[in-house]
Amino acid sequence: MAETMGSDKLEVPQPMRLPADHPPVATGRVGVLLVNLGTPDGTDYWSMRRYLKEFLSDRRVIETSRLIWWPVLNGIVLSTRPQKSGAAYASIWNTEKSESPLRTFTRSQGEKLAGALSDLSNVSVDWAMRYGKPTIAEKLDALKARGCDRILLFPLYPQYSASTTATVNDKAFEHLMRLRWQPALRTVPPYHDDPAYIEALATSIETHLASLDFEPEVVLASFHGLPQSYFRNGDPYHCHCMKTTRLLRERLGWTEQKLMTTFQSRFGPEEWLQPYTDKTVERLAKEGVKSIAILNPGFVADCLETLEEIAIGVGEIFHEHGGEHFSHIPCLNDSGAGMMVIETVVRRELGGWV
Ligand SMILES: C=CC1=C(C)c2cc3[nH]c(cc4nc(cc5[nH]c(cc1n2)c(C)c5CCC(=O)O)C(CCC(=O)O)=C4C)c(C)c3C=C
Ligand SMILES: [Fe+2]
Ligand SMILES: [Fe+2]
Repeated sequence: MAETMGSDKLEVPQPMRLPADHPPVATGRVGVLLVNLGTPDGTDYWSMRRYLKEFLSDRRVIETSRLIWWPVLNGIVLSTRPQKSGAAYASIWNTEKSESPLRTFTRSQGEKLAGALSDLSNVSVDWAMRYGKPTIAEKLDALKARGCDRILLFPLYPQYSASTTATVNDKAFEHLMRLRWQPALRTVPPYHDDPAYIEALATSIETHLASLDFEPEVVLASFHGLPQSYFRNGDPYHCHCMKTTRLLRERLGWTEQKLMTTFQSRFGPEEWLQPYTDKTVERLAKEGVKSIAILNPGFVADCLETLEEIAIGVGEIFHEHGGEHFSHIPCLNDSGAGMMVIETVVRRELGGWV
């Protein structure tokens, strides 16, 4: 029995006892949820169609008026793109695990991060995809069921864009709208200029170039593109990309001619951010540049856009126009350097929670 006021004994707090009919309550843990873009379940027409429909119905991705976009999406795009993109995915598919490389790398990043944070005994780590599976909603529920009443949501994009970072955050908060008892949710800010990220990129470039039997005359930092109208309307993505390259150039001590910024993966008829990667590579080859290397600093893991579009497709463009030596520098993926970046950002953003 608790001591009354005025007694000379100290009052000792007793652990809260729930009444027998009270539902079990799991609390006191902190969750970390890594989220990447997403990926189809297979390369067949229907898997591709389902994935592309979810992706390209997102208003953060396609800002065109629905009146115009719906007929285009449900007409031409979803009847032709699933086959075309399915064939592209098939060329890079992880057949051993029956999944895309992006899913393989994201899972591994989640597992390795859990290991790296093992000193924080009240932290649980998981991973999800914005489009396709596993969903953000199911993983938020799973973390909550494990007792996470605080969750750090990590959209895996170093450079912020409404079409990537914001849509991950939107989806998570949309799910929270359905919960009576919400966990506290923190979102990870962009880390395009974080010294740990720049250092990891620089080291990965140096290590990769040292393994080649040629010295590239030009290195391209190729980022995923964005329609120019998104940039004009205030998306900071372009500035973040330019800053990443500038810091990388300064760290490597290279000139603007040696390390250039380009933008890839155009989609649709609009003008996208320029210079375009494919056109730049074609121009360089025609101008007599014989050796180039390309890295993709905006992609936390290798995926369709790096492995198929750049390593295969842009490599072919270079050779077709007279280039001789081409190399794709892998993304940081689940390498030691890549995990160090993720861990550094996560530990910093968990400040005050662990
Ligand atoms: C208007 C369309 C698109 C915008 C805007 C866009 C922005 C954007 N995307 C990434 C990262 C990735 N995109 C990936 C695939 C992909 N992207 C689009 C279109 C837009 N992206 C499409 C239609 C596709 C699907 C594939 C295809 O049919 O070509 C991927 C790869 C996923 C994988 O499983 O491998 C990534 C990663 C960023 C960073 C970005 C804006 C900054
Ligand atoms: Fe994309
Ligand atoms: Fe692409």
